[in-house]
Amino acid sequence: MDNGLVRTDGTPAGQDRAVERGTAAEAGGPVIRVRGLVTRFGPQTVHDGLDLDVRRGEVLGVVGGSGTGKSVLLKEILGLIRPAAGRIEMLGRDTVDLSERERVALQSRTGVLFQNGALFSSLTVAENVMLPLREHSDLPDSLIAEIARVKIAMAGLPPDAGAKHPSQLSGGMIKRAGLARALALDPDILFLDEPTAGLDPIGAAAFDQLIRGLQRSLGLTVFMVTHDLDSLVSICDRIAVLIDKRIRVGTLDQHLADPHPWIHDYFHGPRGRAARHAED
Ligand SMILES: Nc1ncnc2c1ncn2[C@@H]1O[C@H](COP(=O)(O)OP(=O)(O)OP(=O)(O)O)[C@@H](O)[C@H]1O
Repeated sequence: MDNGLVRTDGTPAGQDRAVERGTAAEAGGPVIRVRGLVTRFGPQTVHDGLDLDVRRGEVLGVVGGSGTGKSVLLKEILGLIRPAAGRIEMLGRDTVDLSERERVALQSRTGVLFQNGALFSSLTVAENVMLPLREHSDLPDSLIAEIARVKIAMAGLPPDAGAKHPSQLSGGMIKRAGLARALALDPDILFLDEPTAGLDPIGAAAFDQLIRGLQRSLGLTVFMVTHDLDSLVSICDRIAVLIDKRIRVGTLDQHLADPHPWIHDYFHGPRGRAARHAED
């Protein structure tokens, strides 16, 4: 991560990394840039001319009705699904037309927490966290094990969780183990798909604060698909609403003033009101 040092020419040392690893656009522009995205499955059009910029260092919440294409958008940005048309750039690279080698390189700069944690059930938590380090680095095993221990602690798990299998963990601990794995490679961008789904309200609030704390201390950009209004209100800098096959992005206040019927009902409905008042 950026060590915060300032070089003799006055530029922050972290800028070296951005220029080394990407283009000039990467240094200052959005970390994710989507333009004219069209997604089709057979006769169904899911996205139709969708544009989105994700800014460096923000927590962006992505919401929308069921089936509006939030998870598909996440997978398209990661290069796992190919759109019918449009451009997607992540960290200055076009993710639609990457070679396999480039895709693996870009993958190493992103961490993903899928809805169910997506851990390998036959491996321990520590082995799950070590997996991406083994795939993407040639560090010695002793160092990989040490890094895994640090990531497990960063995700708020006790040290003995590393030796456990996913089946021995609660739902909240599985999320944290998935988060530890997503952080394994010191990603620039963290993708979260419904991170608080299935957690009780106290567990969900604790997970939200963990994400916010990590995002601030590590300088992460967070792209979070969620249905959780509490998460939107408490940790998101901006909210992207998938509506009418496109995206409207803005702050909570901007969405509160949006007269679109779905957006109005979503943010002004009883759950939206309760989440806002809980934050006051
Ligand atoms: N591989 C696929 N093949 C065919 N249709 C798909 C595929 N993946 C997604 N879809 C369809 O695309 C639409 C968007 O799916 P997606 O999972 O992105 O929705 P979502 O907004 O994440 O919904 P939810 O909030 O219910 O999880 C849905 O109608 C879904 O059935």
